[in-house]
Amino acid sequence: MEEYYQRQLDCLCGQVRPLSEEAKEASVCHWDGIAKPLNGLGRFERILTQIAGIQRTENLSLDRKAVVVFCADNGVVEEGVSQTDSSVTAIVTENFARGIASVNRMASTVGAEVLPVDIGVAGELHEPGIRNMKVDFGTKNFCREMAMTREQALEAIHNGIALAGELKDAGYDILAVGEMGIGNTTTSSAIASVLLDVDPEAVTGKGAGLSDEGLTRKIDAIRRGIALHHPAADDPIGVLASLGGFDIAGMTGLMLGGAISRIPVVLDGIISEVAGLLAMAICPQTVSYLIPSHLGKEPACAQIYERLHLEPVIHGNLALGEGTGAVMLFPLLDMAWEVYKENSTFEDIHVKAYEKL
Ligand SMILES: O=C(O)c1ccc[n+]([C@@H]2O[C@H](COP(=O)([O-])O)[C@@H](O)[C@H]2O)c1
Ligand SMILES: Cc1cc2nc[nH]c2cc1C
Repeated sequence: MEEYYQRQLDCLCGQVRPLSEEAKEASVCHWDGIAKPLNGLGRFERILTQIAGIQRTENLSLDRKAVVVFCADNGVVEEGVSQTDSSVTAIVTENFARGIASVNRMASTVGAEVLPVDIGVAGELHEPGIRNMKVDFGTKNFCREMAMTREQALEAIHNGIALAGELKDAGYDILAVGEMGIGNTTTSSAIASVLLDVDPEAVTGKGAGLSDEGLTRKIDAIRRGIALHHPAADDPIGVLASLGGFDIAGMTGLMLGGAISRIPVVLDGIISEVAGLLAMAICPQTVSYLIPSHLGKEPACAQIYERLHLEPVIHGNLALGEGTGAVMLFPLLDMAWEVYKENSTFEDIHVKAYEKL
């Protein structure tokens, strides 16, 4: 099965095409004709042009939005790397389906749907409205053994790819990616350390809240995990299987699926950024389908954005996860889109257009 999954992945990645240069050029011309200073909306103009390139039309749409929240547990929590225990993952996952978690509150203000996905929560979930893509009941503790098998890593990636395709077919225009999983800042920092080739201390923070001693324990657990598995940075599936979480794998798949199905995917905090690094290692062209949102509080965030050559537009020191930072970008994009669609042009107001000097 592992070989089959890998072949399928290679084949799907071969389908990823560059963005439409024609649609991007038309979008830039459209921006330049709008009655305002040239590039007046700065990076927001460039993001909308990127979306035009992804959707392959100057007449881009941001009408239907969803945030896909991948939920999973992490065996490494037994090492005392988080202030809470794994039971919280299931509780918050069910709260997404009930519409009462932070991301639900934020998404409701912009009409974005919240789609919780159980890709590896340790317990059985009963609340209707949670998409069941469970690969296993949590990962293993990476300080003792591989977090998951390579086959499981690939299965979780394929689940994310399939979901992106399904959502594109269902008519969504843009996706945000989020996660919930106690311990996932440990798995993310471990993967970041390997893929960025930096010491764990440089990419590890306090996550959802840890004491200084807790942080030392977390860095030590990451060092032990890396020393046990020696994952190679040029083997992204091996890195994911050794140290990862099912949430990271699902997010990686959603990003690859976004590139395959041509739907933009907005990044959130450290966990999604690590998934972005993995997606880039699997299929480099995926990055052009990713939209940066905010620069998070975890120390890995800035380093990963640099590696991805992406620049976040919100600097809010966020550390919440669930896709909240990605959803925060939506109203800003809506405002820029309103100007793009509706504003008068220089021609309409009989004013000579600005020239690019
Ligand atoms: O998105 C981030 O950058 C982020 C930073 C810190 C914490 N989190 C959230 O907090 C949880 C992980 O924190 P921890 O300390 O258990 O690793 C997980 O559910 C994430 O959604 C998320
Ligand atoms: C309540 C709670 C909500 C969360 N959302 C993301 N991580 C979280 C961690 C906790 C503890």
